[in-house]
Amino acid sequence: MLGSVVVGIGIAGSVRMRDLMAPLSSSAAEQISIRGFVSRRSLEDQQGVKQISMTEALSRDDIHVAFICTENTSHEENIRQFLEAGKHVCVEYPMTLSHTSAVDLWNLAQQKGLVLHEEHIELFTPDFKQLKKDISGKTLEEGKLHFTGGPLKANFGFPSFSGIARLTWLVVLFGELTVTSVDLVEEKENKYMKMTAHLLTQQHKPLTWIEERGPGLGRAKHVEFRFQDVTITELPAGQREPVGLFMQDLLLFCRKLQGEVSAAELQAERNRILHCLELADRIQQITENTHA
Ligand SMILES: NC(=O)C1=CN([C@@H]2O[C@H](COP(=O)(O)OP(=O)(O)OC[C@H]3O[C@@H](n4cnc5c(N)ncnc54)[C@H](O)[C@@H]3O)[C@@H](O)[C@H]2O)C=CC1
Ligand SMILES: C=CC1=C(C)/C(=C/c2[nH]c(/C=C3N=C(/C=C4\NC(=O)C(C)=C4C=C)C(C)=C\3CCC(=O)O)c(CCC(=O)O)c2C)NC1=O
Repeated sequence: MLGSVVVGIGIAGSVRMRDLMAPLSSSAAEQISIRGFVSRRSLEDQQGVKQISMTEALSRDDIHVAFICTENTSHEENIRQFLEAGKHVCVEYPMTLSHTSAVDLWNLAQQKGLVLHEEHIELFTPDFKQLKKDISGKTLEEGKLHFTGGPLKANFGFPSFSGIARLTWLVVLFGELTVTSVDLVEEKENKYMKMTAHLLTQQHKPLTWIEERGPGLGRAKHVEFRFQDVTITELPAGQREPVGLFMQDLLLFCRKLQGEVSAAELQAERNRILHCLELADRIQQITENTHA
């Protein structure tokens, strides 16, 4: 049995605790039990789980795994502390807010022989799974992915990082990308922002990625993918699944802990994650250069 701790008790942290308290039966998730949670606030027991200090979480021999569910600006420091202490880490996306820090952390994990896993629930959604099937074998001519949502709280980082889930969709669907230009509109007083990134596939086909957030904007994705023979303007509904998104991610993490994911798969996943973070970094740099 592996002992675990959840760090950061927001939406994601609470869902992690719920899933750890009730793992999918007869699944690999049953091998992890939760021994406590860490928060910078002083909290009552949560879902029957006790708060413990960071020092205790890092030093206890019966804690082998940390779930990092804090705001994005804290991920890097949290991951490093747990890896240094010899614990496996599952971190909610984005792993960090720069490509170089992610490379560093990954090297550290490898050196220590630990699993470093970045959650990507967007890849488990029924609409994504269906979309991937629907477009397989088709030749893209041009595409657009426009995400809208409410304003994020502070400390979620530049939109290309907080929105890494959308970039990950594009990379999984269309392969490695390059950035051609970026436009950012920001109205801080209105809590409004719109980032438009122009990307190119390796076949030089244009993709536009828009992240737009503001009060009153509902969480939604609008797509327009033009292929040689067909144009997709709506996400397919997909088949609802009995296992929740975070639970699916937990199962993947557990398979990694048990050494059931092949080296080739791990390498491909790591390449994808680092490529996305590199693109996010590039998008931020281009914006900072043009708006300086
Ligand atoms: N909510 C979701 O469905 C998903 C969230 N994520 C990721 O999970 C992470 C957390 O996101 P959410 O749980 O949605 O955000 P949240 O805002 O609900 O939670 C963030 C956590 O940080 C804590 N926190 C922030 N600043 C603090 C401070 N100064 N002192 C004490 N505590 C502080 C909050 O209390 C909470 O524990 C992010 O990395 C996000 O990208 C990833 C996929 C899905
Ligand atoms: C209750 C059901 C619920 C669902 C179905 C849900 C889905 C969901 N939330 C996500 C991210 C996220 N979701 C949130 C937050 C929220 N998400 C919300 O639905 C609400 C109400 C908030 C907060 C007020 C955040 C902060 C992320 C990570 C950042 C992001 O990708 O936007 C993602 C991955 C990103 C993507 O697909 O683009 C999914 C699939 N989240 C949920 O909480």
